Amino acid sequence: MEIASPQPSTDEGSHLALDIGGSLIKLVYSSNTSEPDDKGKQSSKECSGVSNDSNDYPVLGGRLHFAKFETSKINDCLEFISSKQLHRHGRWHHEAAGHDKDTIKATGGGAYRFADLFKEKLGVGLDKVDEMDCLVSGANFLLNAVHPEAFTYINGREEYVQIDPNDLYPYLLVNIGSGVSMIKVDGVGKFERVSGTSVGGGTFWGLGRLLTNCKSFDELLELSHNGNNRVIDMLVGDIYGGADYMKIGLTSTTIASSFGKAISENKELGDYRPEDISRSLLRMISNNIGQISYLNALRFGLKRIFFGGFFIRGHAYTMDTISVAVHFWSKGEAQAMFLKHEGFLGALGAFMSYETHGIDTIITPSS
Ligand SMILES: Nc1ncnc2c1ncn2[C@@H]1O[C@H](COP(=O)(O)OP(=O)(O)O)[C@@H](O)[C@H]1O
Ligand SMILES: CC(C)(COP(=O)(O)O)[C@@H](O)C(=O)NCCC(=O)O
Repeated sequence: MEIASPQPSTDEGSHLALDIGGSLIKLVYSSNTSEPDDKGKQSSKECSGVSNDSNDYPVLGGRLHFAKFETSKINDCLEFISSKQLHRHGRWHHEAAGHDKDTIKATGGGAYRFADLFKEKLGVGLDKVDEMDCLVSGANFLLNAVHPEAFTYINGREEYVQIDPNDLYPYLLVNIGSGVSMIKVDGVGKFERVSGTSVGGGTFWGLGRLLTNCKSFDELLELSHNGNNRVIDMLVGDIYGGADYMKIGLTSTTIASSFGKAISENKELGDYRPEDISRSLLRMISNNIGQISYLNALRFGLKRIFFGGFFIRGHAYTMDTISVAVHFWSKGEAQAMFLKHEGFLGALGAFMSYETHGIDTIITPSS
């Protein structure tokens, strides 16, 4: 399948949608060139300082591009949009409906927070689209139209899953952004946000930054590769003299208390390796999200849990921890799945909101 760009009734060839979150700004834009956007890739990197932040997809008659910037560097994002004139090509002509014609579809809290800035710097308004609506329509679109998109992560291996659109609903969508939203999805446009937690991606990056002095999110993730959480976490074996506590199903290596060892030792923060701190933190947050997600899946009898949001970052240890947590708590009944376009659900949903004809019109079998 190819992703066919929704065809807006605009007289220009491309358009832009934004998801401005607590941590990152995500952009999805189409162009009517068939060439990969190397220029865009480079300028996006230069502007945001975020590596690997742009890729693109062939669409019918052009390409769909993805890029992201840190929200704190919104001026770089504005510069990027301006340099590529995306705000001009992105205008959605609403004259017939009586709307302001110079608007860009935007979702996320930043669509409210930065509306005046966009008007001032680019002369465009932000046409606000609800964040939960966008997450769900983005996820539904990807799960229905794109293959390969969803995959499991088991024993260090990604395995792509072919989803039968007739057997997709209901499912639980867990979006791990700065905070976490858990949404029960029953169909196209049919959903309920059933839970959430403030312990999310912002918590990992925020606490991690304070505890390790890391300068970037990727550096913090990188550190976790070489860390050993057992140096800081209190394990069941630490409490039970090396033994399991099998009567309640806990092996000696199960974490009994995240960061628990830090209370019992006469050590200062500087005595711990940043690698171990990062690993412990990542494990604590991923485990917690995996557990709450499972409990919500159980609440509604949902077997499939799709995890999105840029916290995941395609990171092996994060996906492994979440998968193991879901497997452990559900006793193998529920399954964690991840999405290739993990962080772009909201932006894709906003992009699709230009289209009024629904999901079917943008799915085009590849020739
Ligand atoms: N380059 C980055 N800078 C900051 N956070 C990042 C970066 N890459 C991944 N993240 C993680 O992704 C989270 C934001 O995910 P995202 O889905 O974009 O949410 P939001 O919409 O709240 O910005 C951050 O809190 C952090 O954990
Ligand atoms: C408020 C939010 C929807 C904003 O989305 P985000 O920018 O984090 O992607 C999200 O942070 C969230 O769901 N927080 C959890 C709040 C709670 O349920 O306790």
